[in-house]
Amino acid sequence: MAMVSTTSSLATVTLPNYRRVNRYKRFRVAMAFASAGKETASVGVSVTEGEGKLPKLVLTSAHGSEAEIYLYGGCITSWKVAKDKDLLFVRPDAVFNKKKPISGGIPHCFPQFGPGPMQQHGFARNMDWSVAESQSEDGNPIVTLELKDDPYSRSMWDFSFQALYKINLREKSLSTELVISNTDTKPFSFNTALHTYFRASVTAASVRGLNGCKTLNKDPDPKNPLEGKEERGIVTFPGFVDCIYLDAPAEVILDNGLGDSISIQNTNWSDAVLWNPYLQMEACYKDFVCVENAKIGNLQLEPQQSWVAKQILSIA
Ligand SMILES: O=P(O)(O)OC[C@H]1O[C@@H](O)[C@H](O)[C@@H](O)[C@@H]1O
Repeated sequence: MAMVSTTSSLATVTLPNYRRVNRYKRFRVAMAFASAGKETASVGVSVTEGEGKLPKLVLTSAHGSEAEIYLYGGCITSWKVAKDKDLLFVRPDAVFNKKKPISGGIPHCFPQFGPGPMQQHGFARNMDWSVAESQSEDGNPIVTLELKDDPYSRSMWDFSFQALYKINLREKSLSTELVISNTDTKPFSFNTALHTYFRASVTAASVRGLNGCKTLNKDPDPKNPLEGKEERGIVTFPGFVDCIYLDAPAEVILDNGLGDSISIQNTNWSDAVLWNPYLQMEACYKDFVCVENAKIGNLQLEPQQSWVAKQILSIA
């Protein structure tokens, strides 16, 4: 991807010796950096230094696909099925200094999609996730990231929780499974989204599969969305778009206008959101569209309960 280009081989750590299935439970990046080696993995998961010297995981499959993930925000910033062709997009105004969430790729919105009482899109996208597990199956790397409450999250949302985010890179797909668990002694509620930025040509991009969905249009007032129904079989991005689709189907298809048809499948992400900022982001709006899997209504979890949702991005 364009924005994340610096990789220091000195700071590269290879998670050692992948066998068919290799597990490294509770692997911490701090430890990885402490024992930094010089080898770069050809297949698997390696820890490198990304933009702003932030720890970045590089996933490389035996089939030539690649993905990059920043532990800051648990943010997947790059997904390539062919060399030099990134299907995700990072905004040119993205910063990698932890002062702001990374604007692009697949940021988490948790525990609030927003707008709401908390900061926009919650706090999961500006906290450090850790590597809980890393493995490889048939040449396909799989990594699980973990996020837990800390004093920063507690200052906004006073609950004990665990988020596990399993990312699986295959030849033509990138799938994620998010598990949110209530580790507190009292119930909590949340809403959430994967705010995926796809590289696109906005004038040619379109989304299929949303016809008939109930919509909540956040344009013009995000705090008072207008109810409606999607009547179009093919939804385009002719101007500013910020629209929630309730009870969205298990699959929508994005034509990115650059020659790629991307299937966006989900389990349990009940809703979808389309967003393009148009002239609010004049420098880059033509180069991406956001197609987001979301859970817009509040979900309540009792102590010890978990919620699981999967997203599979794939290309023919
Ligand atoms: O700019 P951010 O915080 O990364 O979020 C991206 C956008 O996400 C959209 O969902 C919001 O409606 C926008 O207001 C926001 O700008």
